[in-house]
Amino acid sequence: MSTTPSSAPDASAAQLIEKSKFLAANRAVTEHLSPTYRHIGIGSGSTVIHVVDVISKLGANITSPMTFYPTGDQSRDLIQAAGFRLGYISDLSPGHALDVCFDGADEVDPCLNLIKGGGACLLQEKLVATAARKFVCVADSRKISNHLGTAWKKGIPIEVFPMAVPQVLGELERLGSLSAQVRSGLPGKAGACVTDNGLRIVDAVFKPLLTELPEGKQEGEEGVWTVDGLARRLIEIPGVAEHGLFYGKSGLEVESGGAQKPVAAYFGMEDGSVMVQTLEKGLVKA
Ligand SMILES: O=C(CO)[C@H](O)[C@H](O)COP(=O)(O)O
Repeated sequence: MSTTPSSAPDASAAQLIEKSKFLAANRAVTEHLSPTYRHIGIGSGSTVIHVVDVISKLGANITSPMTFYPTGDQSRDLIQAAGFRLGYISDLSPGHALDVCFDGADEVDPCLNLIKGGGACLLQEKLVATAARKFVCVADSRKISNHLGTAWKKGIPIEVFPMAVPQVLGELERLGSLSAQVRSGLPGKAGACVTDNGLRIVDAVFKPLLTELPEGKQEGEEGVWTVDGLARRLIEIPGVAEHGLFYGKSGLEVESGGAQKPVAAYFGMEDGSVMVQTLEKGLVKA
């Protein structure tokens, strides 16, 4: 049986999504990359490919004085392929902040809490985002969500030391995770997904995460958590290196860096428009 009739709409839907990622990247870079900046964080995933592309089109006059800091092997390769100067956050002196970091997300809620780590790069992504004075998120419309866990249903990615995996799985179950599994490697690769840091990823599904606890409820009661409550609890589990909840203060509240939440999230929409979400204005047309 021919696959043409069913695959053709899929192909054009995929093209629309790619175009929307490009439009969001273009807007985010235009609004947040000053030519005076010198230290730029580059995140991971398919949307960031467009970010690098847009920056590259600014030309060497603008980009050659800049140094670009990756969040893993994929973005290191992107930076090198674009001919940009590569830096590592491990080489930054203490207290030295990046000017801006651009990265994607798997899901974004109205408070700009994020789920990240769909591409297994969450530990370095959190390090680079929090090393930046300004973290800017770039995504497509599928990532917009009222509650984390409703659009991205694969679970919260958690980076775990290999020897701790059974204990972590047990603890996640005790915290009310509906399912927690070690992520498999790429199709064709036997065994688990191994991160750029040599660790494993556990994807833990929880009930949709709230931004505020209902009155009289305790964190974790009947498996119901707020983003902040669960994020704090997950990092306390021995053997967890980092988790993919980006939460807490936003870049606007922490001017010198250290914020996990972006100052703005740009979403490419399928109709060709771009929406931008900020804490001050909510989700509005860019
Ligand atoms: O967190 C990430 C990788 O760990 C990515 O930023 C996230 O998965 C979004 O990827 P994409 O832009 O391909 O949708």
